[in-house]
Amino acid sequence: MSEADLPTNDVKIKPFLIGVAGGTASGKSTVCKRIMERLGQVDMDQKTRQVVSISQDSFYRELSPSEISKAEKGQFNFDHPDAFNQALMYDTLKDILNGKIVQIPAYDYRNNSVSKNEILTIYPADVVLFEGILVFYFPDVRNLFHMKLFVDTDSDTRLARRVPRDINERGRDLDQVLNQYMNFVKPAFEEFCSPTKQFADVVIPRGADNSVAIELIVQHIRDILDVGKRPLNRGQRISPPKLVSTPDSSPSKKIGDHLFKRPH
Ligand SMILES: Nc1ncnc2c1ncn2[C@@H]1O[C@H](COP(=O)(O)OP(=O)(O)O)[C@@H](O)[C@H]1O
Ligand SMILES: Nc1ccn([C@@H]2O[C@H](COP(=O)(O)O)[C@@H](O)[C@H]2O)c(=O)n1
Repeated sequence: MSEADLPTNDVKIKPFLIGVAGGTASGKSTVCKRIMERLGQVDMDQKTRQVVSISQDSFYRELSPSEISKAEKGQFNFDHPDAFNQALMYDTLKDILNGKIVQIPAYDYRNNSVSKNEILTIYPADVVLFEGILVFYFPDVRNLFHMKLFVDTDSDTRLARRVPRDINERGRDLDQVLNQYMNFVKPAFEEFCSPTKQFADVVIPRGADNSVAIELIVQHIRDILDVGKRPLNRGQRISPPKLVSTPDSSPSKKIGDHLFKRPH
């Protein structure tokens, strides 16, 4: 696509904004990737959707010199809500919802800071996924989402994935990963992340392995985008999905136990 084909700031595209929360290494990015792949494909109605995914990690706040030296020793708490620039996160999501083009830095885990060189330009899209450990923690951010997903993967699996990932991709050594996990990641998950599961519309057990849940979610998003056979880009407010219990289901909101019902 050439620059000329891209929407300008004058075109008001109101994306369908989806929050994807879950513990570290639960599979949030992988679930987003699967949703993007499925929604981005030509479907039976010959439609493709523009879908982008943004990481909450791009909104870690700048650290002071003393915090930087703590971070280098694995002694800074990146799992606490105070580690994020909440105002920037909110303003950026508002801009996205208002159809603006925004620029978001990639996060550099090796330097514990946002990247100065790798800046992602996010153009208005039909669907925007925003994933991170605490995307449902801040009420003003949480209230912006049209749909909220929580990726629920057991903590042993998450730790087993996090250790090799942090060593191979984030420049950490084993001691640092385990100390950080025990001192900060695990307690903060229990205090700040896990309780936000209650805000999810859909809980996805086993993350990206749960292809049934992902397919149901993708089909539901397609249904919402197609309501009234109008493109989403006309600024119309879309109702969040409703989940309706089957007669014999438990009160849990896990997707396998419930049927989707389209908003009236
Ligand atoms: N279903 C899965 N099976 C095996 N490995 C997975 C699965 N989902 C994610 N991973 C791996 O686990 C690590 C963390 O996954 P990721 O999707 O980045 O999690 P998060 O975004 O929640 O941190 C990555 O190395 C990824 O390749
Ligand atoms: N400089 C940093 C910043 C963040 N982390 C850890 O990343 C985790 C969140 O990313 P996920 O992909 O795992 O969701 C979070 O648990 C932080 O501990 C870090 O180690 N260093």
